Amino acid sequence: MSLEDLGWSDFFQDQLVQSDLTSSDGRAQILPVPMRISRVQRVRFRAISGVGNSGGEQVLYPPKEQNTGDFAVGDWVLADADTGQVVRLLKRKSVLQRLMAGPNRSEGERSCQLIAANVDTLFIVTSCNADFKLSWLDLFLALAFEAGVHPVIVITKADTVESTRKWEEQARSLSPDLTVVVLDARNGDDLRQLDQWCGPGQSVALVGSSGVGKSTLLNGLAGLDQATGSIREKDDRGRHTTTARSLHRVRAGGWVIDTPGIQRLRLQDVMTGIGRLFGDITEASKHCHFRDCKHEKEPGCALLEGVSKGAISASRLERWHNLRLTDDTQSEADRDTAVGWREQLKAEEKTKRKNKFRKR
Ligand SMILES: Nc1nc2c(ncn2[C@@H]2O[C@H](COP(=O)(O)OP(=O)(O)OP(=O)(O)O)[C@@H](O)[C@H]2O)c(=O)[nH]1
Ligand SMILES: [Zn+2]
Repeated sequence: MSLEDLGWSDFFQDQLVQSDLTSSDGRAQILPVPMRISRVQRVRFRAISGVGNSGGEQVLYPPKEQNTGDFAVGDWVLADADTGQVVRLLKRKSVLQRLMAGPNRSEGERSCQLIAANVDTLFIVTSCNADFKLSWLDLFLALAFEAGVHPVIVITKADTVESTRKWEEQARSLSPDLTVVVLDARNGDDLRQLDQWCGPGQSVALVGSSGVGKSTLLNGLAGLDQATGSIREKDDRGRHTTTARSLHRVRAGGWVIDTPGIQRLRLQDVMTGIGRLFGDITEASKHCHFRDCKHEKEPGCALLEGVSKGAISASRLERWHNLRLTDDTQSEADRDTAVGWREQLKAEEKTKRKNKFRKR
């Protein structure tokens, strides 16, 4: 396996300084050794080195002033291969992270939880059943937008419904040009649709709530043991081993990072991404007459005006309000507003339907 197979590119090579490069036997070498983090634990982590092995992991320790919380699966580090000491963390191409700003934390206490680093694509996994929720998808789309990572909505369990159209259309309506893939995660041929994001050097992170089929997808993509459901990979002697790592090599040549601890996000975790995902609404809301406008029925509300003029889609505005409604970190007052707004929208739609009926 080469460094490039592991995801190394000019972006990382350009961060090396002269003293990182040595030559032995006339061959250029990078010392300390570039390695990619495959698992983060409490006091140490594990990493895969691209040179001279076939994917075996090595235990590493963070530099003195840092702890493992400063590192994410997918990170590139330079490390001393003999002692396992990390010398330096390389700048990230992308990082999926959530802002931990819970209701009991003050503004100054904001901190980030790292989810995955140096990822090209985020597979947002949901299925054709009750766990398909637009507000859940919106939050993960916001996460991808915030990180500058390409989102792909993967809808599993296509085989359990007569038609997948309803799910597909709802997902597509979330954002223009959004990529949506519908499949049976247990079917190898269906999974080939995902290969285009999983080629050599490419990295994908996988998120989804419990039971949607993440392990099934991962096992299928990696060509692993479906029967036992365990993640089995070849160690450096070619033997099969069950691993608990989070960075998995897949059949198409790339890497998939699973994120078992991240099944749910709160609005506050991804505020910047929400701002981008709903850019038109965020921008228009700056022109509301009242600074603290709740966009419910206030005079001079630029959002309601936008809807009535057709400049803002009513369903997008409803989604935006719904996000606040489903968020348990929102204040009581904000949630009431969101409820009020939803009811108003419903009433308006009812009137519209009635009028239409009368015209006939
Ligand atoms: N019919 C059908 N079943 C599926 C599909 N994908 C997953 N399943 C089944 O759904 C169940 C849950 O799948 P998992 O892959 O374990 O789901 P998960 O998201 O990893 O769940 P957690 O480990 O709880 O996070 C298993 O019994 C799978 O066989 C699919 O596309 N079609
Ligand atoms: Zn307003």
